[in-house]
Amino acid sequence: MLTPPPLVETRGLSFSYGKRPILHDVNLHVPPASIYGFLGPNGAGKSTTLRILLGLLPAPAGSVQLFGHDLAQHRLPLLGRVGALIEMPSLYDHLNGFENVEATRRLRGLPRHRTAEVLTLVGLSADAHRPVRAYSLGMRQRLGLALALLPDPDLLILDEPTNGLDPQGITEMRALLLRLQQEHGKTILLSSHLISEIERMATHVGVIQQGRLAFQGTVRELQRQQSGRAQVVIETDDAERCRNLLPLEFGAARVLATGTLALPYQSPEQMAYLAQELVSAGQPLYSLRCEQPSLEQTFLHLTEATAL
Ligand SMILES: Nc1ncnc2c1ncn2[C@@H]1O[C@H](COP(=O)(O)OP(=O)(O)OP(=O)(O)O)[C@@H](O)[C@H]1O
Repeated sequence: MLTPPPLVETRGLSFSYGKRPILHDVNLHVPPASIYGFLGPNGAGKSTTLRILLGLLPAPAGSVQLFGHDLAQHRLPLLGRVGALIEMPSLYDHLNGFENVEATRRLRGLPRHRTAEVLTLVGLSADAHRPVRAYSLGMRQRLGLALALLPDPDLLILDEPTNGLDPQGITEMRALLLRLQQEHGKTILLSSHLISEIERMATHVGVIQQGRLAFQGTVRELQRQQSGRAQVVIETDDAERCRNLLPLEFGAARVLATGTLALPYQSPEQMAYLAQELVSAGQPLYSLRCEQPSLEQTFLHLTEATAL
């Protein structure tokens, strides 16, 4: 089966602010109809990359393609198919939600029916006639998204859309983005510095660290990448003592707490052997389990490893 061409593709993307290099040879591939989580710690270069994709920064080295066409050559028609939420949306606080959307709709010369449509899409119809100054941060973000959705874009580029939202706001935003992808066929590229905020909706992930892409692939591939880092966790009374009883070929065992010991997982036979050794040495064994690293740990490992 042919793989569909990426909706966003950068090749050898490098960028400097003045003399300070920020991005180094970034090759992004955002597949159509994906939710692509662009992850990285603060200062890694996420916003800079997203700004370049929106043509908001001076031309970088390398190429940027949107929808299979070069951004530098076809800027206006390509950006016409993109909706963006890059900073806090600029809203008129004294107007209500409907009036805010209506103002942008008129300015952009879009059909009248779009205003009600986008308000419904982001779940703000019932609050459309309340002044925006009374909106929660989550509602403001959704109103910002409504503005971005006005021209019915194929691609949404969102910089930290869940940043600062409370758990309810995050849940609502996540549900909305999933709906936009699954029911309306939008491709969504969104950045975050927390994998926990995007892991339940992203289909693909790019991890950037110090301006370099440290990983890119599906969420499953990210999970698989770290399966070699599983560890055996032993709950006992005296972890220090147990550590001294274990043969060294099992790798360096680490004392995590007075009664908790961890060492690299090797095989089921290793687990059986460990149990036997400790019990026959008279140590109580309250639990013995194999733990896969969480996505959070995987993400931290990736960003730490490339920071060296
Ligand atoms: N206008 C600018 N002039 C000079 N340096 C900048 C400018 N904007 C950002 N930088 C620097 O570029 C680097 C990357 O910043 P960027 O905002 O892209 O990171 P980020 O991953 O989005 O992080 P954050 O989540 O903190 O915004 C940082 O070191 C930042 O200080």
